[in-house]
Amino acid sequence: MISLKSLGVNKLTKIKICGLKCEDDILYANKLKPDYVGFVFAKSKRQIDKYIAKKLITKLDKNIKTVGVFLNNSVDTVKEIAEFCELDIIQLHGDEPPEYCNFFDREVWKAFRVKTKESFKNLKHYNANGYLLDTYTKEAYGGTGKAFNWSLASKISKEKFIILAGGLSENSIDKAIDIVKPAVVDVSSGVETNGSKDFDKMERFIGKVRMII
Ligand SMILES: O=C(O)c1ccccc1NCC(=O)[C@H](O)[C@H](O)COP(=O)(O)O
Repeated sequence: MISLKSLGVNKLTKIKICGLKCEDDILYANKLKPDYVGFVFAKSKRQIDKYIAKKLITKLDKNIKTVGVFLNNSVDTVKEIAEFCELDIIQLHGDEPPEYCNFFDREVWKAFRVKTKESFKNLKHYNANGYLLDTYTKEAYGGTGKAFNWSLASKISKEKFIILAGGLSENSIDKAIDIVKPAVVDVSSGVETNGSKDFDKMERFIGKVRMII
């Protein structure tokens, strides 16, 4: 089997930087070119309103795909914001039931919060384009900066398009990719300083993912 390391440059693992909120964040993304950026429409310290998101998206490099993060919203609200902002992907990060995924006219990623191997036993019922695995905590649905036991996800990533999230950073990303081999890695807290996106951390994170040798 070919290992990522033997390829020299890792073009296989895509990168999502989540929680962009301001023009600086867009400048950083345009310079560093992650594959995806996320806008959090859920209640969070990273929450953005649709008018600001739309304005930022007009300034974003068109090769970077936009992901809207939603949490237990009505289908109509999600549809309305997705259309208004022309989002590429809808990320459902709450307790949405399986049938919820079928209502949208664009790509859907469904999040599962991982605590034990039972945490994604319902995944097979969801007809989604991608399955985002994030860390379970009592306090919040996402963006916590906490990692889960990655070995729980190593089997499922052979079968499904997996987006690995939760507590990733430049320090842990090699190990996370090695264990899970996800299609996409997703980071928010790990590329922030004092609650704002940090260009240097983003650059080092993206550099590490792309240059795994
Ligand atoms: O980022 C948030 O604040 C957030 C709040 C509520 C629901 C989801 C949220 N983020 C979703 C993401 O896709 C984050 O990138 C993911 O949870 C990883 O975050 P982190 O552990 O901080 O890297």
